[in-house]
Amino acid sequence: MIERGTWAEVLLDYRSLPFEGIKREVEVKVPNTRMAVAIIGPRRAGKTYLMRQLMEELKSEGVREEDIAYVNLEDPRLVGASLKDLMTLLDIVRDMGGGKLHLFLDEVQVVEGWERFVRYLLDMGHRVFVSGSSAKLLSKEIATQLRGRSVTVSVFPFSFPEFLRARGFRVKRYLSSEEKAGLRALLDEYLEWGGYPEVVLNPHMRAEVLRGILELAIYRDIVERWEVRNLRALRLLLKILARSSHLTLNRTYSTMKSLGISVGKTTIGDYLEYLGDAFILHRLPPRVKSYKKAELLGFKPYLVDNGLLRVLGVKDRGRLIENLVMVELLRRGFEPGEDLFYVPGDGWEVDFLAGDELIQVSYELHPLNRERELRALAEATKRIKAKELTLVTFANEGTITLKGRTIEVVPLHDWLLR
Ligand SMILES: Nc1ncnc2c1ncn2[C@@H]1O[C@H](COP(=O)(O)OP(=O)(O)OP(=O)(O)O)[C@@H](O)[C@H]1O
Repeated sequence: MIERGTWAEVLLDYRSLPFEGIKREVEVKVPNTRMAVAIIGPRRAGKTYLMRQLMEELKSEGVREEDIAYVNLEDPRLVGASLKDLMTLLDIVRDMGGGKLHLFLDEVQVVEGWERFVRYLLDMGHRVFVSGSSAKLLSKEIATQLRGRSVTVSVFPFSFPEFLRARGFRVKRYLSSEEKAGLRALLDEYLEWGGYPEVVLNPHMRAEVLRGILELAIYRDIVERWEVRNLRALRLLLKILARSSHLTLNRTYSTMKSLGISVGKTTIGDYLEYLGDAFILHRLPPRVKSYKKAELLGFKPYLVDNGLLRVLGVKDRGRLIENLVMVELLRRGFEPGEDLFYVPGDGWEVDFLAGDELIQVSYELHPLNRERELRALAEATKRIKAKELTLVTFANEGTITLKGRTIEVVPLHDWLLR
């Protein structure tokens, strides 16, 4: 049993902890209906920090401090907390002057039966924010456990604007040549190392930090969680995913076999699911009518952060820029298979159909690939009613008119800052 005094101490300690992080640009719409907000995302992306930022924002909107409470249920002082203890927590928060509450429960999975407590709070008209992740309950499953009583907010590693903020770079409409060079160098860094907050904030040891994050996800979210024994196969699969532009189960199976790792197709399929559940892998399906054709064409694999690609040995800048665009589209709320696809054709392919925008990504536009990239966009418009056609490159800029359609050529930094 957790003593009342302990609860009070914990609550007060967190209350006096100032938020000193980089401001995130994650939109959190708190529903008016009795729904909790579940903050989900890959490990180390900043879920806890986002909770603290939200508390700060509530305070600045005039919500009384007494009406906001945060607890991290993994706090060593709260070891063994039960559902009953959570009811004591509620009592104490009220005792400390709380009325209509905004309760932030971090690492909520630690307490058996926590979802009943959350439902009770919602029924009483309080606002509830939950987050956490463990081998037992992945952050994604926290939302599932609330069965229709939650909306989810996804947290990804820093976006480019957030990364620039962390680096102290102020984006303005007009930049001097020195500022432009600075921005370009930062874009290079972001392209190669990605946006995990700890990586951005510790540039001198980013490779180690990234390896640590990858290992954490592999061990806690996959090996421990699913009792995966064939770690060699899992690691090889990750490498294959990092380096492949398209994959099918059959192709992955053959590649692994040719490299001397023999695992069944079902197992490979399972591993892909696990990597997806841990938010490490995002699979982009083709926009085709039949399921069979989609199977045949396969999916395009992307990882949640470019830094992960880097520690898995990927240096190809074409691959890096495409991965960056994919993650940004996910950040903007597009969902693979729902409103996000790639468009395959006969001898051409468009990288992304995001809503009604066709986006082609090419590291550099030059006489050798220009014709191919533009043709792909032109061919795709024959099949898809797209409102906008965009070509994202590292540095090219302008507009191109092709068969009466305007293609906007946008440099990566501009696109990321939109
Ligand atoms: N907005 C931010 N500003 C500054 N640093 C941040 C920010 N967000 C995250 N970090 C850094 O990244 C680390 C991980 O963040 P946080 O604990 O919020 O992630 P999490 O998604 O809750 O992780 P886990 O899945 O392991 O619980 C923090 O300890 C901090 O160093």
